[in-house]
Amino acid sequence: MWVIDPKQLEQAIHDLCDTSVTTWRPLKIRVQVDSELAWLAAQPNPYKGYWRDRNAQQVCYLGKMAELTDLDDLVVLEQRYPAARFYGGIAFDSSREQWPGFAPCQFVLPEIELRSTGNEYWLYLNNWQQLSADERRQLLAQVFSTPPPLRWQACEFTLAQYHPTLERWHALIAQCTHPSVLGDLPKVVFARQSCYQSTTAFSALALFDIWQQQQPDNFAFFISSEANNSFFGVPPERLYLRCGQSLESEALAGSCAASDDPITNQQLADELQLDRKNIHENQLVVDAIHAALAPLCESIHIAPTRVLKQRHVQHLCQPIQAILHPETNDKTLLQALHPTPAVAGFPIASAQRYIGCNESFERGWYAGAVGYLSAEQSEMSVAIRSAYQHHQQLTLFAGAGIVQGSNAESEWQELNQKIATIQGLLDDHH
Ligand SMILES: C=C(O[C@H]1C=CC=C(C(=O)O)[C@@H]1O)C(=O)O
Repeated sequence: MWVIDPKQLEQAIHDLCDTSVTTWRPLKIRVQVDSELAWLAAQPNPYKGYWRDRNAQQVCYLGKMAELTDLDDLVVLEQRYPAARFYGGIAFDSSREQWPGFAPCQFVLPEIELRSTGNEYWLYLNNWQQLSADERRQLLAQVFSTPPPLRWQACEFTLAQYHPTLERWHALIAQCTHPSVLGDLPKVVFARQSCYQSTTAFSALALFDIWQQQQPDNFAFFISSEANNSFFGVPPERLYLRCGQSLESEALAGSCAASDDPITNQQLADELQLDRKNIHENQLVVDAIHAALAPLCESIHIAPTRVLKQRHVQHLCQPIQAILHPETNDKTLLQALHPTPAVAGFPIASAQRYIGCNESFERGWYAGAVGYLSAEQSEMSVAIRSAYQHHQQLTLFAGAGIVQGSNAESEWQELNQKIATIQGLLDDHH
C-alpha cells in the first residue's frame, strides 16, 4: 500500500498536538493498494474482516475499537461515534450454542478500515486519537508495509462427513412432508454441513479470495475472530439495504440448476418461473417479509418475480422496496426480518423450533445475517453460501426449503449445487 499524498501522513503523525478536537473522528488518508485481501492477510491483528456489497464497494477492517453485542446499545454507540460503521452480524438462532469467538450478535467499529470503490482507496484510522505519536508511526509502518501476494496453496481436503447423512436426510424430508406436519408447518428449511479435513494448515482468506472472484455480483464477507477461526461466504441474498428511510429487501427462494449453455439455462429458468412448488416456496417468503415490514413502513412495493443466476444454481427472486416510518431503526428491522422463511421456513418461529429439534448440528452464523450498520445507511446479507474454518477443519453449509411436493433426492442434489463453487476449488487441488 502506498499513500497518494505524503503530506497527509505527516499530518497523521503530528495531529496529536491538536487537543482542540475532543469528539471522535476518523483520520482519512487516500491510498493505493494492489490487492486489498493480500493487505488484510498480512496484518497482524487477530480480529479482521472483509465486506463487499453487490456494487463492488469493498471494505477490509481490522481490530475492535468498540464492540456491540446487544442491539439496544446501537443508538448510543452511533451517537458516540458519528457516521461510524459497525461491521458484523447475528447468528441464525441466538438461543443456541455458538461457535467459539462468534457471539449471537456481534458488530465492531474497527480500529482501521480500508474502503474502496472502483479504483479509489481510503484508509480510515478510527483509533488514531487514542495513540501516541510513536504508536502512530508504528501503526503506519505496519499498514504501509508491502504485503506478500495472497496465493491459494494446493492442499489436500478429505470430505470427512455430511450432517445429516443421505439416509437421515431422506428420513427428515419424509417426516416434514407428512400431511400431519405440513398442516402446521408448510415450509421448513433444512440444512446440511459438509465437513472437510485438511492434511495441512491452510489460509481461509486465500480460499475465500478465489471463491469471491468467481461470483463478483454477489455479496462477499470474511470474519476472523482469531487466526484459524473464520466464517466467510459469497451470498446472493440481501436481507436489507437501508438508506435513510428507504429500504430494499428481497425474497430469494425456490431453485433449480443453472447451465453454462445460455439456451439450456433459459429453458431451466422458464420452467422455474412456472413451477408451482417453487412459486409457493418463494411466495411464503414474500408474504412473511411483507407482514414483517407492514407495521414498520409507510409504503411497500413488491416487484415482479425474476430469476437470479448463480454459477451452478438459479433462484426465484422478488425485490421488495419500502419507505420506513421515521422511528424504524436497524434494531427493529433486524428483529422483524431475521430469519426469513428463505432460511427458516414458515411459520418462522415454529420452523426455527423444528430445526432446533431435528437438525443434527448447530448452524452458528450460517443462515444468520452479515453486513454493517450505521446511522445513515446499513446493509445486511443473508449468510448463506458460506463456510466456517476452525484450524484444519472446513465446514460448508447449504440448505433447501422443504414444502409439499419436495423430493429428498432432488433437494440433496440442490444442496450439492449450492456448494459446488467452493467445493470445486477444494477438489481442484486433489
Ligand atoms: C438456505 C439456502 O438457500 C435459500 C436461498 C435461496 C434458495 C433456497 C431454496 O430454494 O431452498 C433457500 O431458501 C442456502 O443456500 O443455504
